[in-house]
Order: sequence, then C-alpha cells, then structure tokens
Amino acid sequence: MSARISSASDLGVVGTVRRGVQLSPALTDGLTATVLLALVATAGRMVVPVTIQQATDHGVLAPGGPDVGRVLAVCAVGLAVLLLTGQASALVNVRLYRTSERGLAQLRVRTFRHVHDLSALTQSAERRGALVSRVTSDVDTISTFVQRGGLTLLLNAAQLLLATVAMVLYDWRLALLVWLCFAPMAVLAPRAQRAISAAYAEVRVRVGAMLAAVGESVVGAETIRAYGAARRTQRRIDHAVRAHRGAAVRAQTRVSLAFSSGVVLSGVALAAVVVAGTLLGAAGQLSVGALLAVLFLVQMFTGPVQNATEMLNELQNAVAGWRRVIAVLETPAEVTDPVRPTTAPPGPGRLELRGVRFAYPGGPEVLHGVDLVIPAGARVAVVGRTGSGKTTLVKLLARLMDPTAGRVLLDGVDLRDLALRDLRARVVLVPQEGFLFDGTLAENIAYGPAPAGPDRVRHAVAALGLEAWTDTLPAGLDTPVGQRGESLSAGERQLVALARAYLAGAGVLLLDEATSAVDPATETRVSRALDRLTAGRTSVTVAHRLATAESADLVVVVDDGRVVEVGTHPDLAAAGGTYARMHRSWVTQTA
Ligand SMILES: Nc1ncnc2c1ncn2[C@@H]1O[C@H](COP(=O)(O)OP(=O)(O)OP(=O)(O)O)[C@@H](O)[C@H]1O
Repeated sequence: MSARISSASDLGVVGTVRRGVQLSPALTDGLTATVLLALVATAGRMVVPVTIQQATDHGVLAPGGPDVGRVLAVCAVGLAVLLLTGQASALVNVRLYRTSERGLAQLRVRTFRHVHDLSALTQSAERRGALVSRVTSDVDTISTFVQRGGLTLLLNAAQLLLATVAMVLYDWRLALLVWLCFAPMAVLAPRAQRAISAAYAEVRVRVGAMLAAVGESVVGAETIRAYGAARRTQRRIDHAVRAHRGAAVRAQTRVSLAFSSGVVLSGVALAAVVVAGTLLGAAGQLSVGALLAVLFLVQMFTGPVQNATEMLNELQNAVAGWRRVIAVLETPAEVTDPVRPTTAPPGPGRLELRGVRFAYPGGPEVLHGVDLVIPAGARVAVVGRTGSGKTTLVKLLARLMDPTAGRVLLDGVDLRDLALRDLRARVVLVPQEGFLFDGTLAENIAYGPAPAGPDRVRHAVAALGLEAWTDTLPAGLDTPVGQRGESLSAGERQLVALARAYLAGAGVLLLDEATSAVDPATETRVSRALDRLTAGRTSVTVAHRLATAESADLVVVVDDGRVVEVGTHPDLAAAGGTYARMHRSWVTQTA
C-alpha cells in the first residue's frame, strides 16, 4: 500500500513542464498569438535607437543643414510605432494573466479535489498543512514563472538577438566589443544569482524561526508564566530576531553588489563604445547617428542579461513546485468509487467484518484477522486498551480506508461495491472532536450531505433534547461558534456534532467517544442526546468510559488487534475474562 505522498515527482525539467502544462491545458490557450504579439512588442523597442539614428543622420546632420521637417517626420513615425507596440505589450500582459490564472485555477481545483479523494490514511501520513501548501504556495511558485518568467525568458533572448542584429548592421566591430564587455556578466550573473538565492533561503528559514518563537511565546504565555520562563523565552526571541536581521542584511548586500556590478559593466560597455565609435567616426567609418543608436542598443543588453538568470531561477522554483503538485496528483486515491456500484436497496444496517487484517503503510499489522457481526439496530460498544486497534476498526467500518485483507460488509454488500455517496448517506462517523466551521450554530448543524433549512435544524435540536441549551445562547441557533468552534466548550461542540449526525439521517452511526472532560450538566445532555440519536439505529461506539459499555446491547473487546470477547455487559462481566478484569479495575478506580 503506497499511502504516502512522495515529496516530489522525479520527472526531468522538460518532462515536468510538459506534464504541468498537460495538467493545466488552459495555459496554452492562444499562446501562439501571445508569443507573436510579444515579439512585435519587443521589436518595437528597436524603434528608439533607429529613430535617433535616422533623425540625427538625415535630419539634424543632413548634408544641406538641419532639416526640421525630416526630424519631425521621423519622430512621428517612431512615435506611432511606439504607441502601437505599447498596445501590443499591454495586450500581451493581459492575455498572459488571463490564461495563466485560468490554467492555475484548473490545477488548484484538480489538486484540491484529489487531496479530498485521498484516503484518511494518506492524509494522516502526510501532514495536512503540507498538503494545503501544495495547493496554495506551490501553485503560486508556478504562477510567478508562468505569468512573467517563461515569456520574459523568450523575449529577453529575442531582445538580445534583435539588438545584436541591429548593432551588426550599424557596425559589426562595435557589436563584438559590446558582447566582449557583457561576457563577464553572463558568467558571473548565475553565480551571483545562486548566492542571492541561498541568502534568501536563509532569510526564509530565519523568518520561520522568528515566527515560531514569537508564536509559541504568545500561545504558551500561561505555561511560560507558570514556570517563570519569561527571561529564557525573551532570550530565544531576541536571538531569533537578531539572526533574522543578520540574514536579511546579508541578502540585501548581495543584491546591491550584484546590481551595482551590472551598472558598472554596462557603464564600461558604454564607455568602450563611445571611445571605439569616436575612433571609427573620425576615420569616417561610422555616422554620429549610428553611434548614438549603438549606445541606446547597449542599454537594451543590461536588462536581458540580468533578467535571464533571475528567470532561470524562477524556472527552477516553478519546476520544483510543479514536481510537488504532480507528486500529489500521482498518488493514487485508494478509496475509490466502484466501477459498477451495487444497485441493491439499502438494508437495515447490519455490519460484518470477515477475516479483516490491516496495517498502516510501512507499519506492522494492527488488526490480525477480525471476524465480527454487528446486528442491525444494535448499540455496540468497542472497548480495549489504548492502541489495541479500536479506532482503526471503526475507520474501516466507515471505509475511510480499505482492509489489507478480508472484507467489510454492510447488509451483505462489500463496502467497496457501494457507491461512496450511498455509503456516506448510510454510514456516518462522528469523530471525537467534530470539526466546527466558522459560522453559526445552525450552519454547523446543517453541515451534512443534504443542505437543511432552519426547520429541520430546529427539529434535530428538539429531537435530541437540546433546546434547553440552545435557548440559553445569546442568539440561539444563530449564535456564531467562532473559528473551529472556539466560542463553545468541548462538551457543546460534541452536542453540535451529535445534532449534525442526527440531521444526516444515516441508519448506521460510528462514534468515537470524546475523552475530554465536560461539566456534569453538559455530560447529562450529551448522554441523553446520544441515547436519542442511537435509538433505532445501528451504532458502534469506541467507548473510553465503561459506563457506555454497561448500557450497550453488545460489548466487543479488542486486544492487541484481535476481537477477544463479544457479549452483553452482564455476560462478559460474569465470564471472568479480559472485560471482567477491565470492568473490575474501572469500578475500583471510580468508586
Ligand atoms: N495513522 C496511523 N499511522 C500509523 N500507525 C497508526 C496510525 N493510527 C494508529 N496507528 C497504530 O495502530 C495501532 C492501533 O491504533 P488505534 O488508534 O486503532 O488504537 P485505539 O485502540 O483506538 O487506541 P486509543 O484508545 O488510544 O484511541 C496503534 O499501535 C497505533 O500506534
């Protein structure tokens, strides 16, 4: 079972870009037209040097004296071309943004859906935060390159080529001289870029450390005060802030050095052209206009040579981002919809495990051949020591993952043959800590497969006997719960989770009993709501309190990945086995 998502795909650079483009086909929409427009825009830049040369040689320095009309005519043509190419340039940007945003939106949606399809197993194997970052920041690194980098790289090359051709046409010796001056930059720039990237990587690490230090000190303020660790914490923060400052200054120093060497090199090139051009001019081999034009063309060299390395760096980032996103998309979703789902009508809710074995990826087997029948409509409590496999068993019943061997059946049908949508409508898992979304109580209760209106929410609340509680809240069912339900107590969050499960209306409920302590009043409400919720339904509860087992129809005892006892509480308590021992020790502890 390969539930882990590899950190990155192992495609080469070209393969990665090709696969990335396949995944976001919108990226290539109208690309040919965009490239043509971009080439027109780049060619338009040549207009300035050419206009200057024409205006100088044939206007200002015309053989019969300055010809103002000619200068104006040349400038007007130059201006018109410049305006047109300016339009082309704006259009290129708009088109690029539009197609790249569309393409990246496709990629985000696709990756996000796939993350949802991955089994609970993969999601827990992979840190959830890291998955979120693949959908967000990794796609962002691609976006920077797609929006600017890719085309800039092409246009820079075109600009260098056109500028060189223009220079050669004016004087090939000057063109050669300029290339010689810029050669060191072509060699040094990649090195400078690497040094700058390394410095910024260091800055990012330091920012992370600084945020962690500050964040921990705020979140853990009570513990810090309780242990008198304020000074030690302060020192840690000071250190993190100083380290960040040092790294940021180093990075900026490198950027400034790189920038000024670029300026120096282009200055050297300009000076060399002025000297060589003047000598050629004196020998009658170069016109003043041509010399001016070449000086302008030199300016068109600096940008592309500096940009090229930066863009190559962005290409590297984008390829790394693409590789990580592709790795997510290439992780097979293990819990998939059956090709031909069963059409059998829903049964009463009888569950069965036959020879079920399970191992987490790369781990030892944690369930070793479990055979178990859960009759329809029974209230079942699963008990056992911590780590014995209770939660794993319940997750398999909900098909959050599939067994390594054996079968899980609902009303005689293998869960793998049930359409996932049908399965989720018939079996609902209520986790220990149900996730609450930032919204009102009613919105959170209505969070089920079928959207529910206020009447059904009120009905669910009344059916579970929770009105007395909701009536005490400031805005009743419209009370906001805060992010993750932080405005509610742990017990109240459980009540919301139960109402939500009630509204989902499934015939089979799988409950992971909450272990967090709640006040006695809420405790009573929770257990009353649970009684009402499970009435008439099949329910399997991972019981952390043996009181739950006492009131269940059937108790299942799991020990070290095996079901060792099944029976009613009185029978098992009298049998003198594992359950009887657990129960005796629980009674003495709580007595
Ligand atoms: N996501 C996971 N990846 C790898 N191993 C896991 C994972 N979840 C559980 N395990 C291992 O599987 C075994 C059974 O765990 P499980 O959570 O099913 O036990 P449990 O009886 O529910 O325990 P508890 O009462 O503490 O919740 C344990 O050894 C546990 O370490």
